[in-house]
Amino acid sequence: MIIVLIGYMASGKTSVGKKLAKKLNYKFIDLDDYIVEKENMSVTEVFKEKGEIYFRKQESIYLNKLLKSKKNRVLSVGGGTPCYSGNMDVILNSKNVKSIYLKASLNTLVEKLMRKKATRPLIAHIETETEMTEFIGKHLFERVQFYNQAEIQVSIDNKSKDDIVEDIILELF
Ligand SMILES: Nc1ncnc2c1ncn2[C@@H]1O[C@H](COP(=O)(O)OP(=O)(O)O)[C@@H](O)[C@H]1O
Ligand SMILES: O=C(O)C1=C[C@@H](OP(=O)(O)O)[C@@H](O)[C@H](O)C1
Ligand SMILES: [Mg+2]
Repeated sequence: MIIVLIGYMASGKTSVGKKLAKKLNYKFIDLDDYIVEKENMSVTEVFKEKGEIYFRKQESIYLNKLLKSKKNRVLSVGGGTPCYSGNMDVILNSKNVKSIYLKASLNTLVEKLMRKKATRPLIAHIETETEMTEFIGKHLFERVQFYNQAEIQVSIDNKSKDDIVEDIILELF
């Protein structure tokens, strides 16, 4: 089975995904890390040197490749992955794939992303909390229609990574 974690930036897909994979003894793959390895440059450098459209094309190519695996895996995708190139339909229509939306409140995302924006080119330039709230509020409004298609939804607000892993396991099995 491939467990695909989706959700907005900083909702915990990468870090919770790692812990979930360890708990289940599944292989862990982070789509961003996979892209960095294949492109031999950071996400920020891909955006800067090749542009977001190139990033989205590669992101979709690599997602389709990784979803063909028959092995047990946890796959953490990027916050934008479900929102482009029909990727959410690919996730939902792939055999042996379970999609999980790590749902976070706007306040939780703003608080985390004000501290963790440097490696996220879409928001690295945002300076104030007010601007971050405005940006994420609008961005989330556009994207939630994709995230809500996930088969399973787990709230992450005020929970430790381990608590979220436990909640995911309760929903899965
Ligand atoms: N439940 C949590 N409690 C505390 N810190 C968290 C939690 N989930 C994620 N983090 C931290 O927040 C930051 C963003 O998490 P990350 O896994 O990179 O999110 P995503 O992959 O969804 O962008 C990381 O520094 C991570 O360690
Ligand atoms: O939301 C997005 O469009 C993005 C989210 C990032 O992944 P994380 O959600 O792991 O930060 C990364 O794919 C890129 O910066 C674009
Ligand atoms: Mg991530």
